[in-house]
Amino acid sequence: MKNTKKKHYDVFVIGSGIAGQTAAEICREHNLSVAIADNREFGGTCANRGCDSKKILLQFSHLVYQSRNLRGRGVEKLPKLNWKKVQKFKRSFSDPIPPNTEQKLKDLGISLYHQSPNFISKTEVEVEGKVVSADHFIIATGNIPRELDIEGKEFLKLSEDVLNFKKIPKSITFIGSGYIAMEFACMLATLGCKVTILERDKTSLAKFDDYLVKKLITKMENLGVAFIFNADVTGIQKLKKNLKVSYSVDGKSKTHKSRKVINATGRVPAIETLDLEKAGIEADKDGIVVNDHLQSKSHPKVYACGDVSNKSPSLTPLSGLQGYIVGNNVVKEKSKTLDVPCVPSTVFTTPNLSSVGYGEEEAKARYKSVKIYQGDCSNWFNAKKENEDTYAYTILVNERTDEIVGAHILSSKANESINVFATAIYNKMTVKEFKRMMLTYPSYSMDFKKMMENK
Ligand SMILES: Cc1cc2nc3c(=O)[nH]c(=O)nc-3n(C[C@H](O)[C@H](O)[C@H](O)COP(=O)(O)OP(=O)(O)OC[C@H]3O[C@@H](n4cnc5c(N)ncnc54)[C@H](O)[C@@H]3O)c2cc1C
Ligand SMILES: NC(=O)c1ccc[n+]([C@@H]2O[C@H](COP(=O)([O-])OP(=O)(O)OC[C@H]3O[C@@H](n4cnc5c(N)ncnc54)[C@H](O)[C@@H]3O)[C@@H](O)[C@H]2O)c1
Repeated sequence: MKNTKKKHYDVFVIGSGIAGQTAAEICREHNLSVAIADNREFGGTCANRGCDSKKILLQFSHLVYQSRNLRGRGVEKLPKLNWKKVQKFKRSFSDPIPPNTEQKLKDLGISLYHQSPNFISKTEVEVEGKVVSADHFIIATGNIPRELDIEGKEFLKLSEDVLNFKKIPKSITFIGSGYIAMEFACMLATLGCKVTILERDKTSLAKFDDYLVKKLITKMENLGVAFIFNADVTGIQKLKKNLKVSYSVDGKSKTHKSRKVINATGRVPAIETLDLEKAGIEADKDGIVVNDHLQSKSHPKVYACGDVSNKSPSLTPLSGLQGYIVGNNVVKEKSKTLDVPCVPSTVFTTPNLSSVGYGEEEAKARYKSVKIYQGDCSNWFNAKKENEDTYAYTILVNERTDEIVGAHILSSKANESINVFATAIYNKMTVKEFKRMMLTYPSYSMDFKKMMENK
């Protein structure tokens, strides 16, 4: 490459998702000269090909699911989906994201690059045929799907492909059963697709509450999802109409046929093309190694935020917060520290599995005595009125102080109601204080008081 044109910025941001945009905007607000590069459409994963698009599609399968539950109880006909129109509706949200993001950044006076830069020294990258230097670099490149190194890997599709399906396939296999597989499995099974999940581990969603995950798996099996655990996937072969997945369980070789096979085995930091070693930026399997100021531990002029930093979990709200911290720390070094007491999270399955605070093992390791409120409430009013057969909870309390330290809910409204527990845990509320709060009736949040009753 001929390095004829040279450019210098105060700050060069790599990645235009929520983390990169947030950091770039803060730097620009403080009159720093800022450039941002992205090697794909501007706007990042969540808005273009993640959370938002997924949630739009899920509401349609949820509508079908709810109508089915209430069929014969007032619902006569099930809704008939026009998937082409559903996709068009989804695109009406996602299509404007890249141009609108670019326009917003340009209006702020931020320079845009449409390529992956690569470091050539501690202070320079090469991008679009130019050498660009900067006082600070912000790496905000997010995660990308983990590559599965198996025979026939070229036949694998990704979450992004599921979001863009032109029609619901007759059958599908997910390799992996984390967030992505479990959410899409519920959607597709509800819409008539035969879903099989091949999971390497002995269970799904390993980081979530075991009692609730078991109930969720049973529920999904009732929706028609087949789970195969301890599966070692070895290859994929293309047949006339189907794909044949080869795998083994306990040393026994097996095969399974379906129209599509999705690689949902996790996401890894998007750092491969950046040539980090040329700038002396240290990274591990979780991403760029940063301190609590989200500053690279090996290169203090480099910051990392969002999924690509090694501060998990990889979720949109945390990525936004990290972008905010990095933007402020570039403007004024060490002015902000990442201090996240609890990050709520929902797996948007049927029903939702939501979690905030400590899990049982973590709580037991941290506190001398942990009180566990756990139970099935599928016979309570909220579930019964929806003819929903799955509703359960695990709530963890530090027995010495009566403080709520973890809440895990499996219910159709858990994605919203978990925020009540997030507020309670953030504010270190005790069970007694929680019960003193007035909450709306009837509501899923109101049920939380009853869940924490001594039996
Ligand atoms: C299908 C799916 C569903 C999800 N659902 C949810 C959800 O419901 N709730 C939730 O909280 N989280 C969800 N997530 C996770 C969420 O999308 C991420 O945590 C969030 O987008 C991370 O933001 P970020 O800014 O760190 O990275 P990203 O949004 O991934 O942005 C990184 C940007 O960097 C660019 N980039 C990558 N490599 C390079 C390079 N070499 N050079 C230049 N640019 C580069 C990318 O193109 C991208 O635009 C979901 C993810 C997926 C895949
Ligand atoms: N609702 C949400 O907030 C949401 C939704 C989607 C994604 N996300 C984010 O994106 C990340 C990635 O999601 P994901 O579902 O791809 O990953 P994940 O890490 O949640 O799950 C991956 C699963 O694949 C399994 N696996 C790994 N290798 C395997 C193999 N070779 N064969 C079979 N199984 C294998 C793992 O044991 C695990 O169960 C999540 O961790 C989360 O941070 C969040």
